[in-house]
Amino acid sequence: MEHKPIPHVLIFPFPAQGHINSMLKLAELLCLSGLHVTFLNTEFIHLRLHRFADVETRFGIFPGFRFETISDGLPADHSRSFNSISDLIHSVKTFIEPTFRKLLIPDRLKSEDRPPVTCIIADGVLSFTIDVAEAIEVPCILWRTPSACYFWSTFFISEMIAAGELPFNDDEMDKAITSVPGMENFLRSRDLPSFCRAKELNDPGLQLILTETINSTRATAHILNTFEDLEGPILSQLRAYIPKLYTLGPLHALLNSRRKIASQPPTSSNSLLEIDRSCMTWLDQQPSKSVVYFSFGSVVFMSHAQMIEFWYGLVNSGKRFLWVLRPDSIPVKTSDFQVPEELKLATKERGYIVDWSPQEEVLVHPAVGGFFTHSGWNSTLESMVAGLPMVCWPQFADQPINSRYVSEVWKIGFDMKDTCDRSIVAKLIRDMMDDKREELVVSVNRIAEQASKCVSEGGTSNRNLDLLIEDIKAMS
Ligand SMILES: O=c1ccn([C@@H]2O[C@H](COP(=O)(O)OP(=O)(O)O[C@H]3O[C@H](CO)[C@@H](O)[C@H](O)[C@H]3O)[C@@H](O)[C@H]2O)c(=O)[nH]1
Ligand SMILES: C[C@H]1CC[C@@H]2C(C(=O)O)=CO[C@@H](O)[C@@H]21
Repeated sequence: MEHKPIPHVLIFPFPAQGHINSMLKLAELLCLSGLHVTFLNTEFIHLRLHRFADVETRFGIFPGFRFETISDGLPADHSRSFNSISDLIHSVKTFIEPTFRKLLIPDRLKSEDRPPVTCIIADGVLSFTIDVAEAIEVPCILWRTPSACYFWSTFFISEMIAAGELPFNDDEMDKAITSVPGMENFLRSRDLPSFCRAKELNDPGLQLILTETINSTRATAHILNTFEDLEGPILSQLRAYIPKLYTLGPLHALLNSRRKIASQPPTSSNSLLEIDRSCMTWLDQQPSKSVVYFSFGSVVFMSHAQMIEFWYGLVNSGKRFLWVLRPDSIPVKTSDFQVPEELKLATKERGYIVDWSPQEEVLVHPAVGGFFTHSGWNSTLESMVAGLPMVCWPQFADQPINSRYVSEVWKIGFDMKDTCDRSIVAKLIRDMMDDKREELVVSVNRIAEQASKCVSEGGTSNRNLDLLIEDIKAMS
């Protein structure tokens, strides 16, 4: 009988928290199915994962798993924050791309104890991996980590330019965008991916998403962290451009359901920052559905003035709150900045602040009733799965379009983009927690149920994972 070798998948994420998160989860899902997996990190990301996420224990149980690292070419003291996105983009182009090439060509990472790489799964913004895959004659599957609605909108940047919808002036923020099929009735300039706010068409961020989307259509197949019931209409249009598309979302829920079958605990950390678990003890002492969880993910930052508006808004809403305030949340410090005593006092009474939380666990804690979020895609999916309504303050990349979908399409929250005023913050929190809660909760519970079905046995995301694994085996 012919003995088929075990496939060896190389997973290569863009080096940032929101990307590492879902790619590590996919790595674990492939390991649970018995595949060999090599996870390629930059040295900077790898050190942080080892320090804060105990990935050694988590992946140590899989003999077919291994980490590899490459340098990103940036100085050791560089923050690698999205504050300096152009440095990250530049390092990918000038340093990571040639290093990746040398790593794979000609030996495909072959070693004594493992077969050569038979398939590459790379981040959707690392499309140069398609050329490398072609050179070593293996398939390349790309994973664009944000929502399908975001990905879809990036296919129409050239059309928006041709129609004069891009670039736009500050006084055209509410103008309707008509060049993105399926979104004509609700999309405004301000809802477009943040890169579309560039005043010059040669802006590196705008050019990055434009070229990465065009190049990505050459991949063997695509993965998206979404589910058919949520983004069905967009997905069917997307399939005209990328026919081989596996939807595996919400991936954290799919992993948790497969972990349950494998008798593993339901959550796992992928954090690049130290988690403060004391907030779970604080949550245990709060009444059911009474707490607003307030977090802007791993890259969004604000000014001192904005922080004070949010803080007063939270306090004036009268609600309890758990606030994740990363140490780098406020990059420009005002030297004479003082937190008003009344805020400190109110926070002691009904608030709790941490640097970084175990977010997935926080969101499903019975005390949490709503999420004040930046609309990062992982946070949005985690909120949906937990059945929590949202108030959105989007800033970067896909966040402005995600928040528009949250408020206008899915109707599971409020979008307060481009404002930062304490009275609006307080009002929207009260709307989410009390005054308009009922209608939001009906919609978000329906979506939570659909998500749960999609990842359960027989559900689309669950079946797509099996299909992906079968296809990887067949292609190897
Ligand atoms: O205290 C915290 C805060 C966040 N998280 C986790 O960190 C992740 C954050 O991801 P996401 O919500 O997607 O936000 P970003 O970190 O901002 O992610 C970047 O990457 C995402 C995927 O491409 C994009 O959707 C975002 O816009 C982009 O900023 C989530 O899984 C959270 O559970 C924690 O574990 N603890
Ligand atoms: C690296 C950032 C620029 C674009 C990336 C992205 C995308 O897939 O287009 C989404 O979110 C950001 O984290 C990425």
